[in-house]
Amino acid sequence: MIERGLLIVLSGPSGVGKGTVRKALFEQEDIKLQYSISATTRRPREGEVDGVDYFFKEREEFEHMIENKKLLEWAEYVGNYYGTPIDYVEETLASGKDVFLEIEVQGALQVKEAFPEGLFIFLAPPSLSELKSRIVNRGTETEDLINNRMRVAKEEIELMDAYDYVVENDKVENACARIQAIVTAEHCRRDRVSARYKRMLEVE
Ligand SMILES: Nc1ncnc2c1ncn2[C@@H]1O[C@H](COP(=O)(O)OP(=O)(O)OP(=O)(O)O)[C@@H](O)[C@H]1O
Ligand SMILES: Nc1nc2c(ncn2[C@@H]2O[C@H](COP(=O)(O)O)[C@@H](O)[C@H]2O)c(=O)[nH]1
Repeated sequence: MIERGLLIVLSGPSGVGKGTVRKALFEQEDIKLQYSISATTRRPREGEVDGVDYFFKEREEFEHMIENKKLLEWAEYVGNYYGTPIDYVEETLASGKDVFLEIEVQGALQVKEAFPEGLFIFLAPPSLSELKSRIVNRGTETEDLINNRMRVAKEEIELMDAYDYVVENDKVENACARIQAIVTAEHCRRDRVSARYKRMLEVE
């Protein structure tokens, strides 16, 4: 019997560096995680590719996905829908591979309801002023959107205790190392090695 993979949720306020840390993490050879590409009604930013960064949808299409229960979770965030296609997550976990979600806090809390056995990591900024500088310097949002994202960020930070771990993203390489250590420890804690030995003994 194939053991199910681990569902890992990385969440945290906009601009904290989730995408940057995730990309750095996935570049490491010894990390074997499958990234779940989200659906969104947000317009693509310069350089973003449909099916790579997001599945870009019209609002009607997204609402159709909600009605047809095609999403594991979804949220309306600063005027746009974002959601996790459920089939990819279910199929990948069933095949024994770990799935990595990078989502905002309302969605993460929905996933926690559906998958309490998941691993929930909150990425925190060194300070609110550093968070704002990161969003401003990224140069992708208007001033209004930056203010809205900062307002939501404060609400999100208040919910960090709902997570299994809080990781500070001071430097990208530090945050990656911390997340890698957490995932490795979680695999050990879930006794995968001992389960393998138990199966070997059953065959003996
Ligand atoms: N540790 C860090 N130190 C300094 N800058 C960082 C760090 N991590 C990320 N950044 C920068 O902060 C900006 C925001 O990062 P990123 O887009 O990865 O955030 P995010 O949390 O994925 O945002 P969103 O939720 O809006 O998609 C980027 O310009 C990125 O280069
Ligand atoms: N609840 C969900 N949130 C998601 C998902 N995919 C991305 N996100 C989060 O939305 C905000 C804004 O993203 P941006 O790309 O417009 O900057 C950010 O916090 C993302 O992590 C999802 O499937 N579900």
